[in-house]
Amino acid sequence: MAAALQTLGGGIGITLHWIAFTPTIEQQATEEQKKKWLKLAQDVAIVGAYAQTEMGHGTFVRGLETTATYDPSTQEFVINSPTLTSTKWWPGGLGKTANHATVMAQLYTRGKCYGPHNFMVQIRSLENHQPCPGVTLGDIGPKMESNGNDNGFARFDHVRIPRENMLMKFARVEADGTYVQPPSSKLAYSNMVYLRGTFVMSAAQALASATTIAVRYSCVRRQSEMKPGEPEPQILEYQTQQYKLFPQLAAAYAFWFASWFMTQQHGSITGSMEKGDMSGLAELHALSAGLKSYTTAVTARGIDVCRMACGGHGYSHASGLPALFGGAAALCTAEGENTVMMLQTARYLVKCFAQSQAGKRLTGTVAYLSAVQPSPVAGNRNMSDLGTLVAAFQHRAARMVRHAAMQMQGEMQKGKAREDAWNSCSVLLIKAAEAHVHSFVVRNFAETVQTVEVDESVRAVLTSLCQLYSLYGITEHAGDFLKDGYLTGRDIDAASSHLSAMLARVRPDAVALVDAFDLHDKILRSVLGRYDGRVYEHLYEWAKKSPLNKSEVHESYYKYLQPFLKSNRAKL
Ligand SMILES: CCCCCCCCCCCCCCCCC/C=C/C(=O)SCCNC(=O)CCNC(=O)[C@H](O)C(C)(C)COP(=O)(O)OP(=O)(O)OC[C@H]1O[C@@H](n2cnc3c(N)ncnc32)[C@H](O)[C@@H]1OP(=O)(O)O
Ligand SMILES: Cc1cc2nc3c(=O)[nH]c(=O)nc-3n(C[C@H](O)[C@H](O)[C@H](O)COP(=O)(O)OP(=O)(O)OC[C@H]3O[C@@H](n4cnc5c(N)ncnc54)[C@H](O)[C@@H]3O)c2cc1C
Repeated sequence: MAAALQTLGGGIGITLHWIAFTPTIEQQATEEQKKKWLKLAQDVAIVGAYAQTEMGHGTFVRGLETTATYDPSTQEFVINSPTLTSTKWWPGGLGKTANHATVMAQLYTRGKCYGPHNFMVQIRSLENHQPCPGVTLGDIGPKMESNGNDNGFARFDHVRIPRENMLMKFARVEADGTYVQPPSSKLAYSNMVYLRGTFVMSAAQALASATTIAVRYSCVRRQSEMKPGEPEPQILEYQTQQYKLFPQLAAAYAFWFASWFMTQQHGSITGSMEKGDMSGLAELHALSAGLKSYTTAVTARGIDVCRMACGGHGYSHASGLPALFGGAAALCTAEGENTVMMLQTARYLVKCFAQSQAGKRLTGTVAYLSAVQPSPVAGNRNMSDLGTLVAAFQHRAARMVRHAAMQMQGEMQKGKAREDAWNSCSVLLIKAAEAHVHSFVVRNFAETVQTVEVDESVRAVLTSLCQLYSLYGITEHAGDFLKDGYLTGRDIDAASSHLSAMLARVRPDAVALVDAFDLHDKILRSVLGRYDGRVYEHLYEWAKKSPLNKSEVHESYYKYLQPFLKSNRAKL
């Protein structure tokens, strides 16, 4: 995805062609339809956008207003934007780049609505790139970041497309207008599940980029006096700098390993689904939604911690950190806004908890929910043992899921409708879902460092990083672990002191750990994070290239400052 994210230059962007449009054809088109469009997309003989979100709806897909009404007399679908709020709004590449789009629209046939389905619509001429008849296109204007991408808008005025342009791998409409049900109505959402899964790797890469920049710069930057009269130390020698950066570095590794698991799970579950076994879809949706939400949120915060750890130069675009933050911030909203996605995971957890209460043995990422004992067994735990740390996170998550679910049951017993009970417990539900995903990331990190085929010296470093990540999580959320006495105050103190020891242990390997991400300077695009460490010379060169330095006295002096100064001097 990193390569795909490199836009081809200002004003156009084919990121979404690669990460959303083409995968939608791969996942939702019939074999016949793939023969017609997939190679064209793969060879970039056509450029596409994934047009789902509208001005009035992004999260609530079932509320989308664009319509696709089947006309059996001509065997065509009529694509229409009935209201202003139905205008497609945000899709990457839609404004100026794409000449095709997969359009998510409410399917109507024989007077009945069958919900959102994907349709292939040509939106610009292949001859002169002008919008097709009935199609109005444009860019939505400047954004927080990624302004090289033309996120656009589109309106459709009764645009006719052949019946065969409905992506019909799952659901179908026959020539006479008969609708054929898909195995699951959620299969139309399958590309979103796929893309959320890829966001976990994007988050890992973004956090890896930010920690590479900040760790390298923290070895170049010398500042202040640790001891009077001694030379200024590298700022990475300050424990506070290590406390800022090393948990983010550990999280980058944790998320990188979590994305490996996500990719493997997606492949295996979608493989089973190809054979008609839909049993894994709910788990895949819950895991991808939760991991996407959790990793992108931690990454966006973590990048800003890295930026602040680099002082003033971190605030300069020369560092590359503001752009990284802007991109990572987008990942928190795009492909399913984080709160809504974490609530989807919470919905799955509540369902699994109820099944476990009814005696069902749970499997997969929720298996621990039925295995964890409700009664805490306090005692002096070995807070440097990975098994102990994993068990603590699983106990915390199980307790919080149980608490949220029981709260909801209590609200319903008081007579509240399920939906009202859900809403009044949704903050608890979000926290429980976050604890669940956090416990998955810790467990997966621990299992990966224990099994990955590496030299034992590397395993030792990765184990320290996993301990650091876990201990940081426990100390940052100490209340959750203390609440039922599962951990004691002494355990938390032990975790804090062990965390300090881990900071010191990781320090000698910090540069090697970021170099291991192998992010070329051309990808990092950061003067502070240069592999050769020659920050200051290149910072000066970078600044001299600023457009403001094209002339010694800027034209604004003559237009504004000079007359202003003159008039002020005249009053003296
Ligand atoms: C090396 C250097 C690299 C540096 C990296 C730099 C990083 C920075 C990158 C910068 C680039 C930034 C931009 C990147 C590109 C952005 C691309 C974005 C594209 C988009 O945004 S596309 C549009 C995305 N939109 C969404 O995701 C919409 C979200 N909403 C929904 O998915 C649904 O509306 C919903 C899930 C919230 C609700 O759906 P619905 O109402 O239908 O369902 P219910 O909540 O009622 O649940 C009913 C049951 O259905 C199940 N369900 C729901 N969804 C799914 C699913 N997808 N799969 C399976 N099952 C699903 C629920 O679980 C329910 O089941 P139950 O059994 O009844 O409980
Ligand atoms: C950089 C970028 C690129 C994008 N690219 C594309 C693209 O290529 N194609 C495309 O189709 N779309 C794209 N999008 C749009 C994106 O998918 C939507 O912005 C996203 O789905 C959120 O929907 P929304 O904007 O309507 O926000 P809303 O859903 O209106 O969210 C606003 C607030 O309401 C809250 N909220 C909403 N529903 C609930 C609920 N049920 N419970 C609790 N709180 C709720 C949310 O948590 C959020 O805080 C892109 C967006 C961005 C920022």
